[in-house]
Amino acid sequence: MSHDWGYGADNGPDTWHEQFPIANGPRQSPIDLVTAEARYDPELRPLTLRYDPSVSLDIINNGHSVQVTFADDKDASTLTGGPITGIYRLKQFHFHWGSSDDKGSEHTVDGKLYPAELHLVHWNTSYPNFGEASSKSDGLAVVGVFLEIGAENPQLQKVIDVLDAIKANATQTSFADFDPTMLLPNTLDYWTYDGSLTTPPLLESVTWIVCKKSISASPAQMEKFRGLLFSVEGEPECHMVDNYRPPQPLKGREVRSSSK
Ligand SMILES: NS(=O)(=O)c1ccc(NC(=O)CN2C(=O)C=CC2=O)cc1
Ligand SMILES: [Zn+2]
Repeated sequence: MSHDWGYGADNGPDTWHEQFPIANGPRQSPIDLVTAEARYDPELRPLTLRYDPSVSLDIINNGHSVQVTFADDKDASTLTGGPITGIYRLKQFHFHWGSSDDKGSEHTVDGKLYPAELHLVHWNTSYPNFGEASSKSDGLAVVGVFLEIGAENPQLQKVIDVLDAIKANATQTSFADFDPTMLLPNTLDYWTYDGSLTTPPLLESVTWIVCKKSISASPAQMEKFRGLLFSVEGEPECHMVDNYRPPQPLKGREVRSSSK
């Protein structure tokens, strides 16, 4: 019975290649975003994120992160513009964070780690569904937003307020009428590059769009994320922290910037 991947000493990112050899592939994520080497591309369009709160469904502790899922049977919450062509539909968003404020993000900027990173996961509607899209080189687009320690974030608080109900792995609760637009920074300048899922199956199907501006989270709000558990109810408690993959080799890829 293969033990599930995770972020611990015996099942963490350095072991994932054993079951998922693509872990050492040519377009793995996350990466360190070296700002001086990003090429400003004037042909990059602004991001258009149109989210409909009525299609938010539930919030899940899936043992790796806390994830809000969306109904994606119609073009209700979509990503267009930016580096992508066509319409991508929002499937879910989730977070990665650290055991302390000095780490937690997956992407880094000139080597700087942020306390957390939000991922809004979209799939290309030129394919029939998320599962099909996730195996295509242009199948997914993930918008990444860094969280920085600062003022309490009232929109983030709406997520935090339900975390007590999903403390343990494999728990979920309904999460209706949430507008993820409220979790976006006020300007959407971004870096973009071709990458992968940052957790198994590590599929190389993601157009990454990482926002240059961050959103805030208070120290108390960060502590609430750290109260979540990797472990299931009845098991010894293992706090859900440091659920981030470190930066991977760039392997010749170009990072483009939407602004100078
Ligand atoms: N961290 S990331 O690169 O944004 C990243 C993003 C996504 C996934 N995986 C999935 O979405 C798996 N999944 C399905 O296949 C259907 C629903 C679902 O959650 C893994 C990692
Ligand atoms: Zn993620």
